Amino acid sequence: MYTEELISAIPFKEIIGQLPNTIVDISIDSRSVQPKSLFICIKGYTVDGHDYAQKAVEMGATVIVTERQLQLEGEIAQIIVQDTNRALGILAAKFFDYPSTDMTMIGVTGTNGKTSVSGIIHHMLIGMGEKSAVSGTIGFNLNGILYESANTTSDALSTQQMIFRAKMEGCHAMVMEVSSHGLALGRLAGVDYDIAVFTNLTHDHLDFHGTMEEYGNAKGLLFSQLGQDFTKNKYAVLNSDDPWSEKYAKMTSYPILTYGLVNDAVFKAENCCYDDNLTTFDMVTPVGTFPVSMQLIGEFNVYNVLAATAVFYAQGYEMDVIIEQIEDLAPVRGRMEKVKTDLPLKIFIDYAHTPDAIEKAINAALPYKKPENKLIFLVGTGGNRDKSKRPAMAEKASIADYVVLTTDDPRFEEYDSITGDLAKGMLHENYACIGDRAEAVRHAVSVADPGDIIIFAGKGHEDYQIIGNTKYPHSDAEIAIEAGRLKFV
Ligand SMILES: CC(=O)N[C@H]1[C@@H](OP(=O)(O)OP(=O)(O)OC[C@H]2O[C@@H](n3ccc(=O)[nH]c3=O)[C@H](O)[C@@H]2O)O[C@H](CO)[C@@H](O)[C@@H]1O[C@H](C)C(=O)N[C@@H](C)C(=O)N[C@H](CCC(=O)O)C(=O)O
Ligand SMILES: Nc1ncnc2c1ncn2[C@@H]1O[C@H](COP(=O)(O)OP(=O)(O)OP(=O)(O)O)[C@@H](O)[C@H]1O
Repeated sequence: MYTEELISAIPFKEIIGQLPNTIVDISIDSRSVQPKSLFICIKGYTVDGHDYAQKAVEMGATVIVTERQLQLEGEIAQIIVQDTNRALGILAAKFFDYPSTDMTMIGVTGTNGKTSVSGIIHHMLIGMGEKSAVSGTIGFNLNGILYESANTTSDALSTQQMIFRAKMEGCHAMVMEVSSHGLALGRLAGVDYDIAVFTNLTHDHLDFHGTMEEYGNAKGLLFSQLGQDFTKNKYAVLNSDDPWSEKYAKMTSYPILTYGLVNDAVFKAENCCYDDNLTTFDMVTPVGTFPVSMQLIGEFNVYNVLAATAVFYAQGYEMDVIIEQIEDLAPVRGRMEKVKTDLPLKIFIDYAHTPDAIEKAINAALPYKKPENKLIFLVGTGGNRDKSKRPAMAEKASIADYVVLTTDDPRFEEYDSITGDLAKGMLHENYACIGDRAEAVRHAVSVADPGDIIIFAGKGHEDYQIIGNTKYPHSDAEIAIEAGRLKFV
């Protein structure tokens, strides 16, 4: 790309040195700079990208975008800007020629349900014969190939790269999980969303946002970032049972589609029945009431498919086509996913790691628990992350008959510090604190009797446990099945 054309997109204070005619790439990581590229220095939480500018030059960068003049050796042009992070979003969108404007962009935000709702929409699109891409906690899924990503919402450059790749592959739509960190840190700058979806807002990430108010406001940016271009049919899809929806409705001028189970909503579920592998309900919509029978289990999944329904309705799909897809949906990986086993137990793997998700996961299992059986709930929490949610997590876990408190990526924190914080919230005495997660899983199985239900929460789709800086292989399901075979066979 012509360098002058690219940088015409940003205001800059000064250019030092001779700009090359063209650049072939842009980068924010000195370790992966291509020759003849433009390197943007980003101030991070751990290091400052300005300190890696020289390394980027050595790797072949020919232009550096920086907040101050740097003493660099070699032939290099420097563009001085006020805020490199802001410049990054604009340059990345321009470099990839604003790819989000050529696809239907769907952003899903909320404390819980982002992965579930995004995955549901993505799979429904594919079921309808559309090409779709999805990015989020599980990675970037393009044409069935999953690419790992470090974050739920990736940095602004990777985000534009992903959208560009989806566009080049001919995707009709891209669904993105939008985290509050991503919004607050400007990782979504330049993404032109068509539909913004809100699931719910409950306690999480206060180590980063400080207060619920700040956390909620960060999520609201998705709705204000829908913009003001009324030549486009854009929508906000809001959960009418969550009080934050009223605030988000005020943050956009586009039409609102609401969904829910309790308050008035455009899409509402009534007469819900829950089993361990089937959920049925009546979906009340603007064009009639439709019976739905689906494999996704739990009330939270009724919310999730209602949100997805609103997204498809907004795009003009017929209700019978939408419902056919919902009825075909396979359970979302690691979200109240029933483990296939011949053990006399019902075992679920779930990703709940917030107080609200824990309550929802347990409530999803209660309707089919027989009075003579126990519901055993294992829950861990991450080390060196939001500690304030720990007691509230255990408080919700107390709904279960027996609780195993453990760790979920302890990182550099002592096991006892994590389980001790959790234990402060327990409302009954039927629990054990076992920091080693594999041991904790075995313990949960050891206290189970035939007919009991066990939910292993927190790891979901993840197949590792992070201790220190190292990822160790870990599978709750495999350990549980092995322990179950020893106990019951
Ligand atoms: C606090 C936070 O958000 N950190 C993110 C941030 O890392 P950082 O600030 O430490 O970056 P850094 O390592 O200091 O690097 C600064 C700059 O120097 C550059 N650098 C660095 C080293 C080098 O040798 N050369 C070089 O050029 C880096 O490429 C970068 O441009 O930038 C990184 C690259 O974009 C992110 O991967 C990283 O997310 C970390 C892994 C993280 O844990 N983030 C969490 C808090 C997060 O964002 N979570 C949300 C929500 C998840 C949820 O909903 O549950 C998410 O969206 O993932
Ligand atoms: N709509 C919902 N409301 C409340 N809880 C939900 C909802 N959907 C899923 N959950 C619960 O939250 C857990 C996490 O779900 P999911 O991964 O979809 O959320 P997420 O927002 O992507 O979370 P994260 O950002 O941490 O990855 C699930 O395992 C389930 O227990």
